[in-house]
Amino acid sequence: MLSVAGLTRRFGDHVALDDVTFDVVPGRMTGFVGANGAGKTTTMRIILGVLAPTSGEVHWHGRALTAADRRDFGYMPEERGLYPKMKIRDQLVFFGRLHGQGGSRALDRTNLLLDRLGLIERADDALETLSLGNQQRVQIAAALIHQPAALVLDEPFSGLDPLAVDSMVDLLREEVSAEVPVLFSSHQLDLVERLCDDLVVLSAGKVVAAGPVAELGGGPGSTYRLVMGGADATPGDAGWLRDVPGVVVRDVAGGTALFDLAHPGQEQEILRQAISRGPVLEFAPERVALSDIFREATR
Ligand SMILES: Nc1ncnc2c1ncn2[C@@H]1O[C@H](COP(=O)(O)OP(=O)(O)OP(=O)(O)O)[C@@H](O)[C@H]1O
Repeated sequence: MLSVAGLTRRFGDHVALDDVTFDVVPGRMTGFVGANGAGKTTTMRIILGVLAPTSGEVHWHGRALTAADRRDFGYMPEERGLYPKMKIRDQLVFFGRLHGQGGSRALDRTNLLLDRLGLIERADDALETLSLGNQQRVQIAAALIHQPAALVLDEPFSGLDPLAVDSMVDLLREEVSAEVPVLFSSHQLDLVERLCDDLVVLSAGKVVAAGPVAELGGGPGSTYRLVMGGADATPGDAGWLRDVPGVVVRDVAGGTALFDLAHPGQEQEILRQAISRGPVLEFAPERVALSDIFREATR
């Protein structure tokens, strides 16, 4: 497991990180979100040893992370760092060899990644001739070339088209299934919601929420939504819910009601009652959108 323990970082008088603590668990994808300037890049730079913390530590498997450990990590920095004039295949093979891979291993892995990322046709083109999105794909390949022990990715999805996002997501999921801890920052909350198992929300240098997305409210909770229709598709009336013991109605408008249940399992009984009163068009637990969690946590 990769753990950030009490990281504080000052730039002069400015406290960019204030006692930041969270875990990136193997086999789980951890999303790192926060407004511009919240401190995500600073945290990632400290994890990768590019920047020193003012205080605090990064732990790897329960002990202090070393430079040797970091060499096995895959990193996608905010300032992308590839060679513009070098052919993309040559450069990926070069990175693989820097990480100690033999020539044929590095070439096989390069070809596999270029194929998976839809770039095999461009393998002999110089990086600078590729579109920015395609350059980003090469950057992802560079982070994955040596089968990293952990992945730390700063805005890996920014600027990617939906197809590229999908192929990247597939690759990252494979890493996660291979028990690699993956931390990625993103402003694309819909994507974070789709991808993440765990979430860390940073606001002005402090962790304001952290843990499994489902527990932070991203999964189904005890709030339900019922939509009833009348005969011939006229709106029904869901007002009867106000009189049901254990039901706390949040809102009713015609046939649509949003309500909380005091007792787990009570939803089946409510559904039976609803059906006995008229056509039920919709009955489902209400998901709390990640954007709401984010707004609430960073208010
Ligand atoms: N080298 C530096 N010198 C001075 N201040 C810095 C430096 N690096 C970062 N900061 C400040 O630290 C704070 C956190 O910045 P950081 O880049 O980590 O935020 P971020 O969450 O990654 O933002 P974004 O989403 O915009 O990339 C900001 O106020 C930033 O101005």
